[in-house]
Amino acid sequence: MNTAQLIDKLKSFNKEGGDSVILYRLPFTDKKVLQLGNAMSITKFDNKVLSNDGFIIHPFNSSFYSSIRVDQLVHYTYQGTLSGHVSELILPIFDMNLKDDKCISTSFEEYQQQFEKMFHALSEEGLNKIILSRLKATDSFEVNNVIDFFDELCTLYAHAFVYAIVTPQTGVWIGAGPELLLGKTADQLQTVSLAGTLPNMPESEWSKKELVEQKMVTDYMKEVLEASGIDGYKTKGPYTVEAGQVKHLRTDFSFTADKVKGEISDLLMKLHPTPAVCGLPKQQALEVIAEVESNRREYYAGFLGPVNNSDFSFFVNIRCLKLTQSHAALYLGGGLTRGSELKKEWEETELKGQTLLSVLKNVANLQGYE
Ligand SMILES: C=C(O[C@H]1C=CC=C(C(=O)O)[C@@H]1O)C(=O)O
Repeated sequence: MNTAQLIDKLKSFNKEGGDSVILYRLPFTDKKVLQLGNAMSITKFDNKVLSNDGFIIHPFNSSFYSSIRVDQLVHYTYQGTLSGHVSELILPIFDMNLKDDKCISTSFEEYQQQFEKMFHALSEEGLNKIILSRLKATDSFEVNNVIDFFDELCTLYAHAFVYAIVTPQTGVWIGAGPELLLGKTADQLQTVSLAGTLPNMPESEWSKKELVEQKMVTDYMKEVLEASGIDGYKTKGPYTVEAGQVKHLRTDFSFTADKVKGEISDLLMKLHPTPAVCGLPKQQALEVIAEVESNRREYYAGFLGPVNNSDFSFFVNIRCLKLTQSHAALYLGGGLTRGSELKKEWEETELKGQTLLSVLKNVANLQGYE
């Protein structure tokens, strides 16, 4: 499809009241995708969802928010940036669907109280790991900056799944996430365990704390794979991956689709939410998070990604922000274990925030974001 044909399609999409725009770029490629379609709530997340072309946006906790599928009326791949004319046709859809939620930053004192409650559950109630997240809200920025923001994230973070999306149900979300939840190419499936964070500097070296945290997540992934009948999966790692201003420990798992006993959608639902965003044991961590955190997470720590020709790439939605009429709200989380210290955890989330904040300041020229 050339630009003139795309513009014709966009005009009829707008005329017919099309409601959703998806921009994304998979890790380690310079191919970007613009997808337009209409968003619908998914009532049952089964294998059918994984066989129709579209884009999935799944919340952290589906008891509170719906899983959304955007169908694929327009699918355009490109490199570089979109033409001014194309941008003019898609930006009003972002504008129209900006939510007016008020987003309030989590203060250090609030974070401390939440940390202490979670720490109590770790030391007294048999929890082994839990993710505490907080909100950091800046002033909002002009929707006109969304495409520049997306392009800049693509340039800076080759390792990440970079996206900017809008649907009437979710509002506007932008992110650059380093964590693959589940990917399928032909008959090959891949997942990863990602855990342990340090500043991305040569002098910061992995200690026992991060190695134990990584092993906990890796053991959980193995349990889930084995419970789905998958044997003979290949593993690689743990190895270090850079993710902007931080680095993580990562282990890869790969296996063929025929090894999965039952539906692949069931495997996906068992993996989500991984201990990288929820905790261990999973159900207990989910309950403590719902009780302790003051933000509802929404689509943060959920997963999202494209489905094409029965292949898919779903990434955990971290290092992301929700853009509202009044704020850009960054969601910042970190894993707590019994060895965690309050100040270090807070600082870790500050560093994770730099992925988006540095771009926010450059592209949207935002100052003073406390
Ligand atoms: C939950 C987040 O990061 C997760 C992914 C990698 C390492 C993490 C950690 O070391 O705490 C987190 O589990 C986030 O960035 O909001």
